[in-house]
Amino acid sequence: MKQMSSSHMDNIPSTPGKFKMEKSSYIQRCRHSSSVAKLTFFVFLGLILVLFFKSPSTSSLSSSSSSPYSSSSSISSDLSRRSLKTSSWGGLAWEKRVRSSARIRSRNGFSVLVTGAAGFVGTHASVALKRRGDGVLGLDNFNDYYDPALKRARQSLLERSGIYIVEGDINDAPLLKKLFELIPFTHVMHLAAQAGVRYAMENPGSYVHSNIAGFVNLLEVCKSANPQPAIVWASSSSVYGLNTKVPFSEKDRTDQPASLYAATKKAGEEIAHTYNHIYGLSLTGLRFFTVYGPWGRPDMAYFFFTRNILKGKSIPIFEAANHGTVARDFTYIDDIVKGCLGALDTAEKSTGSGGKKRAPAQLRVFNLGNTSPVPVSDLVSILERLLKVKAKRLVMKLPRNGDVQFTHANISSARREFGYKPTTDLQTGLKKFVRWYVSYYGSVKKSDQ
Ligand SMILES: O=C(O)[C@H]1O[C@H](OP(=O)(O)OP(=O)(O)OC[C@H]2O[C@@H](n3ccc(=O)[nH]c3=O)[C@H](O)[C@@H]2O)[C@H](O)[C@@H](O)[C@H]1O
Repeated sequence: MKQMSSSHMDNIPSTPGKFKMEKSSYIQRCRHSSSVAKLTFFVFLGLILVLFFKSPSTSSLSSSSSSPYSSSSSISSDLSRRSLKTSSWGGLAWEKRVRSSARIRSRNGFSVLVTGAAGFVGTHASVALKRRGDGVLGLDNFNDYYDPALKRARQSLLERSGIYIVEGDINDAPLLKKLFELIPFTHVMHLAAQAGVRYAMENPGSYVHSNIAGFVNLLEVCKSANPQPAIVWASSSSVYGLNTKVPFSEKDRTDQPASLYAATKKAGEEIAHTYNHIYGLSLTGLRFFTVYGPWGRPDMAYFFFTRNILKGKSIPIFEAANHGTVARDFTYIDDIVKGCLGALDTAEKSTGSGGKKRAPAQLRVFNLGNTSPVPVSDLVSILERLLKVKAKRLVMKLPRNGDVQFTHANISSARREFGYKPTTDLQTGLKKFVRWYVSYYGSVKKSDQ
């Protein structure tokens, strides 16, 4: 059997995308030009220190979550890694783009700041708002949690609709303040978040950074803005955690999260309460139920199942104890967008000014689901029919890493408040997704992302 030499092992990238310098050539270079190497080293070290000790706001400009395939389990290491990244903003040309994108083009239109605009829901919601004449400005840090090329493609899509995405992080207070100085946003559609239930065990820090610290930073800026905007933001069905009463109603308990992701979304709901209570911010949390569709997230099961089925690779299908069914209330993106817009349209104004509450303000939370859970094995059968390829099913025990067995939304509250009524079943929605997938990634052989 062929043995792997240690030098070969040394050449394996330590982190995806980052290559170690080959040892022997490194030693040689050190011997032959030690002074140059020392100088370079100290300049490099200095640069790192300067970046590291910059104010937190500027140092976290373009923070990102790492890829789900890299592992970084400590919060501090994750944040210091983020702090090495920078992005630039400002200048007259930049301000002009910001103003133009946020310009309202219809009577009684809103001016909306959409955070996470290059994300799945963010892209769809931005287009829908722009289409009806609202002014839309995007904000996104383009992190590499999943393929940033997909985010860039979504960005191009938005650019064609006249929507500019500012590159920056919700933790960047000076940037947010600058945006509010330039535009008196009537609304914020806050969709930037670290998503994914299972990845929370790999990179807990990214959840705290985006879903808690980032959210608080955004609310701090919103509470001081004049006028204060109304905020609609993405919570999650995962807040129901180990709750067994179905369908899930907003009145049910949400104090047993099964993942850190869920815990940070639940924390977000409590934080929303605080900012509503103290500062009079109008806040509406939307509990999304497993959203899917064209331009979706590659880390989600329906997406990578499609990729793996086309490639002839096996797919892990989870089942609960005693062959129990695992099911999700899969909700099509267009239905979710209608819910987002309905929530925005019925959001009352914030009541504070000068950072002070002047009167009680609106505080809401709604389920946005499809109301018909489908077993994951049925989702796979639908994909098999649409792709005309038999899946290699690998049935596995539901891992204890944050997954829950079942989700099912009661949507009567959203229906009553803004007429939310999902109309797309899983078969129809997946058909649209598969059509997009094939057109985006090309033929089966080319779908090598
Ligand atoms: O509603 C939410 O709030 C969340 O929805 C989504 O989480 P989930 O419902 O867990 O979606 P997703 O990973 O697509 O797994 C779907 C199904 O496939 C099963 N699943 C998953 C992986 C796998 O390898 N095998 C498998 O059977 C798995 O057990 C599950 O039953 C968002 O990702 C999350 O960001 C959040 O928004």
